Amino acid sequence: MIDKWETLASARGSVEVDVWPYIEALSGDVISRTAFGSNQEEGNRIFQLQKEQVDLALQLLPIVFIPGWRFIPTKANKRMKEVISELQVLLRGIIRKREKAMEMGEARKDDLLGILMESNFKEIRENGIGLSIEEVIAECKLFYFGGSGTTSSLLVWTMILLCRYPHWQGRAREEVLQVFGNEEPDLDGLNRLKVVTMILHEVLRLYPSATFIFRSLTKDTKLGTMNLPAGVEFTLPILLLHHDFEIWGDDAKEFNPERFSDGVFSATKGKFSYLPFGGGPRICIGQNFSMIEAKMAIATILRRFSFELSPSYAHAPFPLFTLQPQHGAQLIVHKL
Ligand code: HEM
Repeated sequence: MIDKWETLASARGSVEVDVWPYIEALSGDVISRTAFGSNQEEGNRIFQLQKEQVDLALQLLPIVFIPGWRFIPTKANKRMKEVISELQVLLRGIIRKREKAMEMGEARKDDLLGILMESNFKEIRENGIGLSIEEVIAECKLFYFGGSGTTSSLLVWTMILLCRYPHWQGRAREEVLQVFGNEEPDLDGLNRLKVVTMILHEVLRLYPSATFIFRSLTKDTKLGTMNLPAGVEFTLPILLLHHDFEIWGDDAKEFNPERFSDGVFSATKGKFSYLPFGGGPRICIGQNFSMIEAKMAIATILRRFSFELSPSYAHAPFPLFTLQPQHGAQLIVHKL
């Protein structure tokens, strides 16, 4: 991504780019390498298929509630079936190959699937129970779905907000240059980025990648003044909670990373009111991973480019599965 932007900007030193497709491809690539890195080619195909599955699901969403519609052989329904079946075949193939390799005593492959299969193998050997192949496949898919659109959403809104607030872009770059100098960003340095962390927290407050989460009650529950019976399903509107004046004060709708200068606990005054990664036992398992990924990407971009909004950018946050810029993110990037 960085090399491509540099090439595009090389003639004049700057160029207008819709950064959104690049950012989407970047986080897809990160997830596919992490999950199936040692099967690079198949991993890339899985990435393409799952992306197509999301696009098809979005096309089908408005009509999906018509009973029986999914059984009608429309073009989209047929393609959806083909995609799902190719995915199953591909994943099952990779898993079988790895199972055989493990039985032959080969060393574990260093990716998510390798870790998952090794721990499952151990569990079955020691306790006689473990995940079935279908469950391993489902875990792989969930990991991909959970991890790709969310981090790209965080990254794109961070770039857009740093354009709108150049003062914060400057502070973030200053910090990155101070921590890394001419060296490539490393894990230790990323963990020392305080301003960048404050900025990411504030971006996730104003533009949470997941705008709501669902819960269903397993027992009768009193919620404030409401008595809710078991079985009720409800939506927790993260977006509304993050914009609430009573919780965040008069500047609730403003971009002010300073509010996170003493951490999340202090910013929320210990209340359960900041939920970009959900909460409780089902809290996002990828939160640390995505924060590291976002810091690495932003630090790398800040070292090479400054950026501003292009006049053709139209601000339109759009909640699909994740909060996306509906008309893209057209920025002017300048080589530093
Ligand atoms: C900015 C990035 C991300 C955001 C904002 C985000 C947000 C969320 C939210 C709100 C949930 C629901 C939690 C709940 O119901 O309480 C969730 C669940 C989940 N996330 Fe993330 N996520 C991000 C990145 C990732 C990444 C990178 C991965 C994988 C590497 C991932 C994997 C998952 C999984 C597997 C679940 C389901 C957990 C469960 O049900 O037990 N997420 N995420």
